[in-house]
Amino acid sequence: MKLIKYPSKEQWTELLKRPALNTESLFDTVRSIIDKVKAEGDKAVLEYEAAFDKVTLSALAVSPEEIQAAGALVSDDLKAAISLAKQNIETFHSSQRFVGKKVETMKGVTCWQKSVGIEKVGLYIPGGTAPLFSTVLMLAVPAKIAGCKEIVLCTPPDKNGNIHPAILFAAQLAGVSKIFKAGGVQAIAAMAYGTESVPKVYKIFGPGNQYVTAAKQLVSLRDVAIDMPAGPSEVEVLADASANPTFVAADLLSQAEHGVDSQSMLITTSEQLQTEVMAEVERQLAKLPRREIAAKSLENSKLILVKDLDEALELTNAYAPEHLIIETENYMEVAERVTNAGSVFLGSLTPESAGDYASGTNHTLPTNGYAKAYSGVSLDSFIRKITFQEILPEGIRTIGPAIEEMAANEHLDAHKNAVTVRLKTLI
Ligand SMILES: NC(=O)c1ccc[n+]([C@@H]2O[C@H](COP(=O)([O-])OP(=O)(O)OC[C@H]3O[C@@H](n4cnc5c(N)ncnc54)[C@H](O)[C@@H]3O)[C@@H](O)[C@H]2O)c1
Ligand SMILES: N[C@H](CO)Cc1c[nH]c[nH+]1
Ligand SMILES: [Zn+2]
Repeated sequence: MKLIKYPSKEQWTELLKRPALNTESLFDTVRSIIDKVKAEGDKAVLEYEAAFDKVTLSALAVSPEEIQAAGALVSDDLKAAISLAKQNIETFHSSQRFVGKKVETMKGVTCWQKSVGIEKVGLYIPGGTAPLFSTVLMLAVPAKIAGCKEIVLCTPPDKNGNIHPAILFAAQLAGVSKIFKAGGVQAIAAMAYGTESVPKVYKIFGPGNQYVTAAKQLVSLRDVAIDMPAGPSEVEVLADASANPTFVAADLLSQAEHGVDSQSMLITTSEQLQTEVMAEVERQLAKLPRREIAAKSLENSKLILVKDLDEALELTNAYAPEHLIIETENYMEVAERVTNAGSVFLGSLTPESAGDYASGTNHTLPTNGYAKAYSGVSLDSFIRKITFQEILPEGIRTIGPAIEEMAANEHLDAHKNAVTVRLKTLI
């Protein structure tokens, strides 16, 4: 981790850079995989599974027997934890239901919106280095509440061709329709274009590594919608002298262990905290089973000392972190001034892990500064709002002349005529 003290504004851009990706060769690689899956379907997906996940599969679809067997392999304690998390995610996402109301914009002119679930959705569940069964809940629960009819799930299998039982258990609990053994770019391409086994969907959701994120971005250029670019995870802790260095270090490490390309940042007004967190990270890191991954990720991480909370907030809003933990005395006031972040965690007893798993908020969030423009996944991500309007005689009489005038001035006479022929019948 790099210790940085009182950086000047000129240094900010460099300081806030995400771990560098070689995007040129990344997009070339990803494009060639997508093209092959599009052309050859299942055959290509199976070949890429052999190449990248080192597994020889006889079929991509998970069988009902495999799903059945998974239930027995998940402990009762884990089932109870998953059920508790599901309940909270359901409660929070159900509260986001859209209630459309009819609005009379003028007498006789009524407009309204109706929320309709996206019929076919594809969920990507990462599985490269950790079986993220929590992500199944984060995506399938809102999909179900939204009324999506077909919920397809892809996730990479292990070297024996199996999917982690907790992923299968969570998928069944949350109401996923079909599950496939496919990871990475080949999974995204399969859901975008459809193969003999994998149905084509209308929108693809879910986080993943740089290959998955690049594949989602490429297929979204023409062929299918995506939730957002949700790539390598990041956290920023914004803390003052009141923060607990043990908690802060634990939060930074909880993000660092995700992957070597994750990033953890501390922005603090306290030099003492900066020093203590550095030491505490070293202490806790040594005990982590995934310390090699976390240590590599910490090479991308920075502990930044700034002069006051105003500067801390300005730097935070410039960074636009996926996750922001605020551990300051007056954290509610500080939170009010956050304008760019994916998900915010307030106070010393609110670790990011709570939102990662069980408090109810969604953990599929924009990374790489996209929090400046994108929201995280919510119920809205799974619906469309269709607008409706109804015009009665009084309405067309009132707005008709304005429409005719505007259409004529845009030189679009057919538009004007569509009103004129109606007005004539009302004379
Ligand atoms: N932003 C979010 O909301 C969020 C949430 C959870 C996880 N994440 C991130 O998801 C990521 C999960 O990554 P992961 O790797 O563990 O799992 P993953 O499932 O995203 O990726 C594994 C797949 O990558 C493909 N792959 C690996 N090397 C390749 C290569 N050289 N060329 C082409 N394809 C290749 C393989 O097909 C493999 O199946 C982490 O970076 C984590 O930070 C983000
Ligand atoms: N922090 C990840 C990205 O928001 C989500 C996750 C899943 N499991 C643990 N953490
Ligand atoms: Zn996490």
